[in-house]
Amino acid sequence: MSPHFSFVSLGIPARAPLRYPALSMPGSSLVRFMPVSALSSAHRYLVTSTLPHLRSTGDLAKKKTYPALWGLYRDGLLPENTKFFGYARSALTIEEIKENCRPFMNVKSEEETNYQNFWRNHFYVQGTYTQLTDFHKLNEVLCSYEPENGANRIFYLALPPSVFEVVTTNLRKSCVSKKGWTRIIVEKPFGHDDASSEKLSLHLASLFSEDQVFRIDHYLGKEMVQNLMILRFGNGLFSPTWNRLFVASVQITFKEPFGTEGRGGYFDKFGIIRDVMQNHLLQILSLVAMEKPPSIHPDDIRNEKVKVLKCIKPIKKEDVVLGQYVGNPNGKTDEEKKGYLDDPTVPNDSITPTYCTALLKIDNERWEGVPFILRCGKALNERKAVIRIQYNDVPGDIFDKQCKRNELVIRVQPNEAVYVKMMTKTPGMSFDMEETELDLTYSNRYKV
Ligand SMILES: NC(=O)C1=CN([C@@H]2O[C@H](COP(=O)(O)OP(=O)(O)OC[C@H]3O[C@@H](n4cnc5c(N)ncnc54)[C@H](OP(=O)(O)O)[C@@H]3O)[C@@H](O)[C@H]2O)C=CC1
Ligand SMILES: O=C1O[C@H](COP(=O)(O)O)[C@@H](O)[C@H](O)[C@H]1O
Repeated sequence: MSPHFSFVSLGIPARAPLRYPALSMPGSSLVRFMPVSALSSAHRYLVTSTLPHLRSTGDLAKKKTYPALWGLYRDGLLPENTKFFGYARSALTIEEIKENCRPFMNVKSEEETNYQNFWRNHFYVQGTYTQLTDFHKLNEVLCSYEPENGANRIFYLALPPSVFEVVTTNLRKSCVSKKGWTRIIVEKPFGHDDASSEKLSLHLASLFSEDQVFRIDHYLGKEMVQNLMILRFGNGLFSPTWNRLFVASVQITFKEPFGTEGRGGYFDKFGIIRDVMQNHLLQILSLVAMEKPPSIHPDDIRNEKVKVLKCIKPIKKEDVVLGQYVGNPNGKTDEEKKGYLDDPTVPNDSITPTYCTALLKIDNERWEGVPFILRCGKALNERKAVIRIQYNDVPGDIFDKQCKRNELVIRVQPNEAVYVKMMTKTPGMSFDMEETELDLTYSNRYKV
């Protein structure tokens, strides 16, 4: 197999970020979730190869993909000779892409030389997503940088789902590696309902074998989400209480302090439920609620997730709150004053939700009766992703109702932490009590 790699990113960072650090306005209407079957595909991680990145101009590309590639390069985790190609419709230079990515790259001053070296391996090709001839052109460019014995190629679709099918068809026809292997990375959402998810899966299966296709949910790569397995199954302390006899409720919250930032073209067709809840929050929920898998093999974990998802009852309309953020008239900046409908990429009459709270019930022996509350929203007051396991009141109270419920809190971001809220005696001569924390804040305990 060729040791050379091309990473093609389709989609590129082009816009300056706007900020909407203000309001959400809960309303209420019917909500439909993607059926569980749409979630049953295995999620696997990709580590590397020729990285053509389809859509090198977008939000994902600048905020996540390029920073992740830089991290891999910096830490020596990419094969030598890896080359990176961006592909999108916009007329861009590598210098512009570099500038657009810079705020998200997290480069330390001592890494500057290495960082400049990283960008020397980048190239950009402009083309449409629909014309096969443009993909032939991309293939020619890739071939011109690859050695005679070929290279492996990874195509990363940082693109709106509306073009996944045409792009993968064109890639299959003109861009597969002749002498190495080819892989395709597909971003969520994988369809917008069961039928479209199935259609996308069948389409991908008609072009590539399953082991060539990588479906990404980037929340599964977050430190504290990965830590859920260890916390639950590596500690005798938590396991015996991880059930309806001890747990009063589970809350999983995602908050973002900015709005769509010009991503309305994508976001408005999907909304917050399909953008964040159906994938990231449900992945977290399944790791919190599933039974212990027989091993840590990805297939075993996937099987347990599917089992618990199948036990979730259909969500009732009255158990959902939806909202769309509006501008804050008292906002300090222009951005704070803008609402969702003020984004020029959003239709003026859009009723797409940017906020959702939903109450889920898991109908199995472990969780019957325990509410799982999922909350997510854009343009809220802060950036935060948190899992909160709230315990029942202490039975047989002898402290005159002073005890607050224990909580195990797993803060996914920012400032990763695991802490237990608990009651303790106030130090000193009195017999007063107060709530305090057993605190494992990662930045205090580890060099992260
Ligand atoms: N943003 C994020 O943080 C995350 C996003 N994702 C997923 O990544 C994918 C891409 O998201 P994101 O980067 O935010 O999206 P963007 O809206 O930023 O779009 C990405 C790029 O696609 C091209 N594009 C935009 N609209 C269209 C259109 N209607 N038809 C064809 N091309 C279009 C544009 O490039 P050009 O015009 O130059 O061709 C644009 O820069 C989505 O599936 C999303 O769910 C996943 C995790 C996180
Ligand atoms: O998938 C998505 O996630 C991001 C939030 O990711 P995070 O790692 O920064 O928490 C969200 O902004 C975007 O709308 C969505 O598509």
